[in-house]
Amino acid sequence: MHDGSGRIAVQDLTKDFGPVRAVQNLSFTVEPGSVTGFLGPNGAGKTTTLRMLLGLVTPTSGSATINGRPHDQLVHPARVVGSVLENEGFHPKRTARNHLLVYAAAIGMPDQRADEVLGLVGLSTAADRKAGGFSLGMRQRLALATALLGNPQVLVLDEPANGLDPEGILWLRNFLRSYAREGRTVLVSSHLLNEVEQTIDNVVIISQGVTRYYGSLEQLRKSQRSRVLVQPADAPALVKALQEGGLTELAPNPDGRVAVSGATVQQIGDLAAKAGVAIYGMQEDHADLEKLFFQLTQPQFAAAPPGYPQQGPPQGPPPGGFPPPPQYQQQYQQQQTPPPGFQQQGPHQGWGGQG
Ligand SMILES: Nc1ncnc2c1ncn2[C@@H]1O[C@H](COP(=O)(O)OP(=O)(O)OP(=O)(O)O)[C@@H](O)[C@H]1O
Repeated sequence: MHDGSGRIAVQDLTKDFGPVRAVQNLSFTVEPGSVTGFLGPNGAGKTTTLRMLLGLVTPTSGSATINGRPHDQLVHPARVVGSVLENEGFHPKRTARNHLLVYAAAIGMPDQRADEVLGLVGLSTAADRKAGGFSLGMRQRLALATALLGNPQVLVLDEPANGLDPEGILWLRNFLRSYAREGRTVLVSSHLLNEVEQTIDNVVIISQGVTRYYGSLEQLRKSQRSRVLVQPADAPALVKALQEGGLTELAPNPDGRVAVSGATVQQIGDLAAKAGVAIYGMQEDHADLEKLFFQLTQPQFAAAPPGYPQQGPPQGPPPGGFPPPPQYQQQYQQQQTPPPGFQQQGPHQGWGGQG
C-alpha cells in the first residue's frame, strides 16, 4: 500500500541519455500543504526529473516516489497525481467537454467530473468549443482541467505559466495556492524564478542536473545578504582597521572597492575614522533573489556542453541548506583561513597581512 502522505521523494536520482547525464544524484522531498517551485535554467534536467516521477522515463539509478511508491506501483495513479507536461496535445476537432469525457472514462471518473473541472479552471463557457480553436492560455487551462479529473492529491506542472498572460498567471497563482491550502502537494517547474516567486513556498533549484538549493523560499530570501561597498584611500589600512574592529566578512570587489558584509555604513565609517583612513564613498548593495538564483545556477553557462557537468555534484545542499552564493564563497573561505585570501588574490595582493 502507498503511504497516503502526498509526499514526493526524489532520492539519488540519476538519468543518462547515452553519454548525456541529464540528472545527477538529485535528492529532495516535496511536502503536502505547500507549493514547491522546481527551478533551473533551460536544459537543467527539470522535465527529465518530472518524467521520471511520473513513470514516463526510467531512471538510470535512484528513485522518485509519490506516497512512497514509484508511479507504476500506484493503485489509482490518476487519483494520486495529476500532471501537465509541456506540449500536451488535444484532438483539435474535439470540444473541451468531450476531451474531458474521454479522459474521465479512461480513469473511471463519472461524466459530471468533466463539467466540474471545467468550472475549476474557468472554462465552463468554452465547454462546447473545439480545442483546436483555443488560445495557448485556454489550452493550458484545459490541460490543467485534465490533470484535475481524478481529484488528485498531488499536482505536478511543467512550466505551467508558459503562454499565459498576466491575468492568467495571477489566476493560476491563486488556484495553485488554494489547492495547496487544502493540504495537497503542488510541484511547479519553471526556468524563471520571478515567474513563480509569488506562488511558491518552497524551492528546489537545480542546474546541470544537480541540486543547488532546496528549502524554503523564505530562507533563501533571508540569505540575501546586503553588503556595503567601500571606496577607501588605502584599502589594506581599511581592511586592517575593520578586522581589528571585529568585522571579518571582507572581500575585495573586482572594481577595487572593499565589500563588507554584516556591518552597517555607520560601523564601517566609525572604524575607518578611528583608524584615520579616508573614505571616498560607501554604497549599500542589496542582492536580489533573481541575482541569487542566477548565481546558484550559473555553472550551467560554463564551458561544459549541456548534460556534461564538469563539476561534481554540489557539496550536497542538505535539506534546507545550500552553498553560499559565489560572491560570498570567497569571503567565507577567507573567514575560515583569515587574511590569506587577500594576500593571494590578484590585484588585491597585500591587503590583509600588511596593511
Ligand atoms: N530523450 C533525450 N535524449 C537525449 N538527451 C535528452 C533527452 N531528454 C533530455 N535530454 C537532455 O537532458 C538534459 C536535460 O533536459 P531537460 O529537458 O530535462 O531539461 P529542462 O530543465 O526541462 O529544460 P527546459 O526548461 O529547456 O525544458 C538536456 O541536456 C537535454 O538535451
